[in-house]
Amino acid sequence: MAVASSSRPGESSPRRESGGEEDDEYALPSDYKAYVPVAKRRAQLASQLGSRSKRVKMSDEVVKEMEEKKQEEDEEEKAREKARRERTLLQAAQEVKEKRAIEDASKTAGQLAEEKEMALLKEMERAQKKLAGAKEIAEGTVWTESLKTTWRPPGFIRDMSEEEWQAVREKHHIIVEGEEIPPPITNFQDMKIPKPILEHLKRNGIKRPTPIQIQGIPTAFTGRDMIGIAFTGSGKTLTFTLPAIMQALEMESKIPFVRGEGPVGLIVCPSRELARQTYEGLQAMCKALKEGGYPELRNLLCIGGINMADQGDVLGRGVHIAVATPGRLMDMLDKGRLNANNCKYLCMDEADRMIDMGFEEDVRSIMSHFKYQRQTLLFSATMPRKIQDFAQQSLINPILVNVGRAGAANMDVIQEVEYVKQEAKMVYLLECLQKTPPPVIIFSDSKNEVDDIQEYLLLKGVEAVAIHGSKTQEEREYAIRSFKTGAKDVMVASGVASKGLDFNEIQHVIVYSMPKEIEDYVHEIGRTGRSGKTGIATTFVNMNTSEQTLLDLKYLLMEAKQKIPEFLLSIDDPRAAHGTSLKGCPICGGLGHGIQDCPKLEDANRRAQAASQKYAGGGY
Ligand SMILES: Nc1ncnc2c1ncn2[C@@H]1O[C@H](COP(=O)(O)OP(=O)(O)OP(=O)(O)O)[C@@H](O)[C@H]1O
Repeated sequence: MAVASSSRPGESSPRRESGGEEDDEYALPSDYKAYVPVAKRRAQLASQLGSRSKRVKMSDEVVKEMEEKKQEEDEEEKAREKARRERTLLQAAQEVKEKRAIEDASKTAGQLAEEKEMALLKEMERAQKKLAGAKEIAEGTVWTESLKTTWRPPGFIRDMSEEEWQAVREKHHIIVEGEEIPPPITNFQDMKIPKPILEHLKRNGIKRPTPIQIQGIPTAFTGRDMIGIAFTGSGKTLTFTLPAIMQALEMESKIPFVRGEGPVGLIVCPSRELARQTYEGLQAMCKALKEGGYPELRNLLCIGGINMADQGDVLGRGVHIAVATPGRLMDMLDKGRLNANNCKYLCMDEADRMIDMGFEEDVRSIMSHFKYQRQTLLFSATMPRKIQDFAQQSLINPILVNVGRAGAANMDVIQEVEYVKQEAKMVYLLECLQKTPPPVIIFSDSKNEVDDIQEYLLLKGVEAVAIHGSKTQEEREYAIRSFKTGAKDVMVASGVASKGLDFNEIQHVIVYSMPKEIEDYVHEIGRTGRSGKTGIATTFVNMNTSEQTLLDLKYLLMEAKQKIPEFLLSIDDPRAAHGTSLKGCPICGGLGHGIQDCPKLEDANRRAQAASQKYAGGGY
């Protein structure tokens, strides 16, 4: 009798003998295959396939079967994992959605609208590239330190505490942003301005600095990048021309400039007239310096429509400061007639207008001519948040000096808004002219209307000149000259042609057609009420004026504490009902609308898109 095997199924018995199997009740079937767990099978297969020397011959069929099985198992596991992940994501998304719904339910429609606006603004900012030269962008040059100058505030001001400085700022309604802000200085003598310039300023009635000058001049003198925002007629020009003179004087005193050298300072303006006016102011100060025994500083006016050969003498002996419009400047730089190799100081007057007018690319192209680090300054009366943010990215550790809200009207202008039917405007204009003695400026945005008004006034015996973009350079210069000297009583102008112009004591500005953009209105009425004097602005509105523009106007009048006519009072702001906070539109600064309704939105988007395409296409 066979001995019962103590071994378990699957274990081979060394004592089993052949032939006795059929009697053994524990005997395994002949086709029995021992169970091998998958992991072990896989390991076996791997070792069989992996080591050639030890490879056991297996039929191709078995290998294939096992591989397929493994693949199947892997795929199943992957599918399970994917489903698990999807479930988790779905759950998380659902939770966020529910949470947001709860939050949104507690938000006002105004808050939701604001959030939407911020998202829109962020989108636009992403498309906008910083204002820097193509070379700097391409080479990734990043300047981190501000430019150093030798100028220091007087010791007694340096010794004052930060709280004392802040008290001075508060007294003059100066708001500053930035790091290590130089102290405000409340008189020109303490700013260490050369005596001949001080005397020249005094002769012109400029005895004490205005708020923008109190903080802006020391900031610029120390070499810091700066954004200067202050209302129209508040003396921004001096704030950026004086530092250019100081830089030039310092350089000239070290090594006198010779042919082909310079400029050390570059001031870019959006219009020829404004450039000429700034140049003339500079010339007068440099003349005073020279007469006072200081070295001669040579300035160059670089604008379209004039013959540069007339300034051959300046070009031939080296230029200290150039005042330019973007187009002519670019041309001169490209042709090598002027270079920015030694240029340390770049200022853009009416910087936001320049960007609005499509000069942004020109400015970048000008910047690419700079060889070394520069000090950059941007000025305007209306610098909307969007441009401030964009500018801040482009400057080095900049200081923002702000007097009043950007885009606010000058408080020295009495604003009168009148409802005048379109067909009655011309006749009423004559009556309106009687409000004050001359000089008076009349603004219209249409060139044809400018011509029509001038013709009508001439017919009625009023001495009027006209200026707009389609006039020749001679006509423009003649108009400005004869108006400035008092030979003509009235100037009819398109807004663009007269931005930033400083005419003597304009009594009355008539806004014949209300511009679509409130910023333009602020600049237009700002031709009066300059350097602390009071002026009047009369604005005609009617059915042709959009409700949104009227709303912007209403808020501007409210802010400037002006009388608001009944028909403006009756216009309701749909946003107020939603509880939207009435901050200025970040694109144009208007108080009566948000980004989505901004008249400049389309333009701003188009420009941002064009810029990003140019970048993407390697245009830089
Ligand atoms: N400290 C001062 N005291 C008195 N008058 C001044 C002072 N500074 C500048 N002015 C005069 O004030 C007038 C306006 O100055 P400026 O043209 O610089 O204004 P602005 O701020 O640039 O205005 P806008 O924004 O319209 O261009 C000029 O005639 C200028 O000579």
